[in-house]
Amino acid sequence: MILKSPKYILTDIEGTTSSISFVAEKLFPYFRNNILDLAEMTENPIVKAAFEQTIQLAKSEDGETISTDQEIIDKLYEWSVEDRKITPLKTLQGVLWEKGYQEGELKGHVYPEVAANLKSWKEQGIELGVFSSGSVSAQKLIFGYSISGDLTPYFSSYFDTNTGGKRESETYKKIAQVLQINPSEILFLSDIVEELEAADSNGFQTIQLSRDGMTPSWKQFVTSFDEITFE
Ligand SMILES: CSCCC(=O)C(=O)COP(=O)(O)O
Ligand SMILES: [Mg+2]
Repeated sequence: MILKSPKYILTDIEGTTSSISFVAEKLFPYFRNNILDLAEMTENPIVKAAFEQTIQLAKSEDGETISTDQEIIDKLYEWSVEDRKITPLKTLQGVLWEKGYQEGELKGHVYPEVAANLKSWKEQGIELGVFSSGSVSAQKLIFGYSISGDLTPYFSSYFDTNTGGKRESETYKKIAQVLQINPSEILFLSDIVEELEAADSNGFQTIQLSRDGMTPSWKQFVTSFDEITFE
């Protein structure tokens, strides 16, 4: 697929740069297996704030009143099993994954052609950024400790659910405003059609990644970054 060169490429992670199975079978179980460590980390301001947010969101999202550390941890565990894209869960996943990456138990999966294309796009003068439901810290970890080496130098900005939901149109408007780039000059890459629709409705260019035999469901799709080339 040959496109007019964008000024900026914004990429999703799970299902786009990295496999869904790595997230589902390695990252999420690592979080659940180590979740009790959070009970020893409640003095950490990031953990403390996320616990408070969990109490509030348990009420507003699930109509449940929780207060003890154990109840909070149980709620986070439940949300993790359900793969809920809830900000305090995503923050705390990043907190626990850090140890896993540092100790070598986790190594960030990226598809084999990803690093070379990030490098090539950057060399063509295109700025690169990430938008994932995973927290910004978690994004920096998966790319910083990736099987293709440290890929963080390729990215100049990172966005997570603190900016907004990935399926909400308003989020992409905010991202373009933060970047101060006309939406038509931003190319968004994702596997999820609802995310592509939300970006498209704001005038972003969009391409769906159809990885690992996934049936494409968007007007423009590729199976690998190698298929994306610019004029
Ligand atoms: C930052 S790696 C972990 C990804 C993650 O936690 C997740 O929920 C995947 O969301 P994405 O928006 O990258 O599809
Ligand atoms: Mg995805």
